[in-house]
Amino acid sequence: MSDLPGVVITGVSGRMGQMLVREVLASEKLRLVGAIERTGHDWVGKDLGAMMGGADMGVTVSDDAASAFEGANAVIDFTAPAATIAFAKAAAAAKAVHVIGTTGFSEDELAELSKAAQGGVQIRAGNMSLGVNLLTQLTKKVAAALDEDWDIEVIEAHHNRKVDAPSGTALMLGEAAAEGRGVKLADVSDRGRDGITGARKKGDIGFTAIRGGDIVGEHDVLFAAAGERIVLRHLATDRGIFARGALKAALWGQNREPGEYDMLDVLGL
Ligand SMILES: NC(=O)C1=CN([C@@H]2O[C@H](COP(=O)(O)OP(=O)(O)OC[C@H]3O[C@@H](n4cnc5c(N)ncnc54)[C@H](OP(=O)(O)O)[C@@H]3O)[C@@H](O)[C@H]2O)C=CC1
Ligand SMILES: O=C(O)C1=N[C@H](C(=O)O)C[C@H](O)C1
Repeated sequence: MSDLPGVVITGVSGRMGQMLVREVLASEKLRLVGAIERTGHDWVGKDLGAMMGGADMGVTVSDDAASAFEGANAVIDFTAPAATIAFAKAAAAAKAVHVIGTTGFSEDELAELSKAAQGGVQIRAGNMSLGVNLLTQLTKKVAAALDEDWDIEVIEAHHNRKVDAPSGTALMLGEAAAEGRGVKLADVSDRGRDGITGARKKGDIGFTAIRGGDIVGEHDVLFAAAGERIVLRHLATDRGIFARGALKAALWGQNREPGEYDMLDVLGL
């Protein structure tokens, strides 16, 4: 039996779930010890390899998170907010590092996650890629250098199956811009313009969400002033970048003190 840290993947049939399985199988530093889907899902009780269209893998898809997390070193979770809150409690109870890629949490749900993190290591980011996390730091710097004559807009585009808006990444970029400006995002955020909106309020940070086709994830931070514009852009073309970031986080989290961490901690940015 290998002594590599063992990983359980939740939402294993999903776009990210399947990408994570492939990355863990390709990894020399982690091994796959469990796979979770919701109760009633077609894949539950079946071999994961067969469900993914290949040979049997010897990992049976389960709907019993608490049992699957027992003895695991990490849980990698890209699912939905309500599911992630339940997984956070189970991961903390099992002392497994909980890597959270799920987006779309309400303020109350984030408070629930914080409570669970008192008992376990939790690493959460709306985007696990190196490129986007670096872009947050560039955004903060540019926002700090420019005054309110520069309007800030975050524009994001994703595939037509995405259920939350603005994206987790757009919110990270908005937070970074607000931090650079020395303001609270909640005080200046402008979302969902429609109809007679009135002129743009100076100092606001605006958000626009595009949904279409199979776009993996595209984000612009636009700084617009009279006579000139700056655009900071990240284009994701392969979900592998998010999965590899999550694996890095699962390893980084081993033997850390309980608490909430993000990808800036993991990447040392
Ligand atoms: N942080 C990052 O870097 C990234 C974050 N994301 C985020 O990850 C999440 C998932 O994205 P994506 O993979 O595209 O979505 P999918 O809809 O393809 O996958 C989500 C999976 O989670 C499953 N699920 C939902 N609820 C439960 C539950 N209670 N128990 C077990 N499984 C559950 C779904 O099952 P079912 O189909 O039955 O509902 C589905 O298999 C989203 O919030 C997305 O924004 C995505 C990419 C990168
Ligand atoms: O749902 C997605 O697909 C993605 N979600 C994350 C987000 O909300 O920002 C990350 C990435 O952009 C893909």
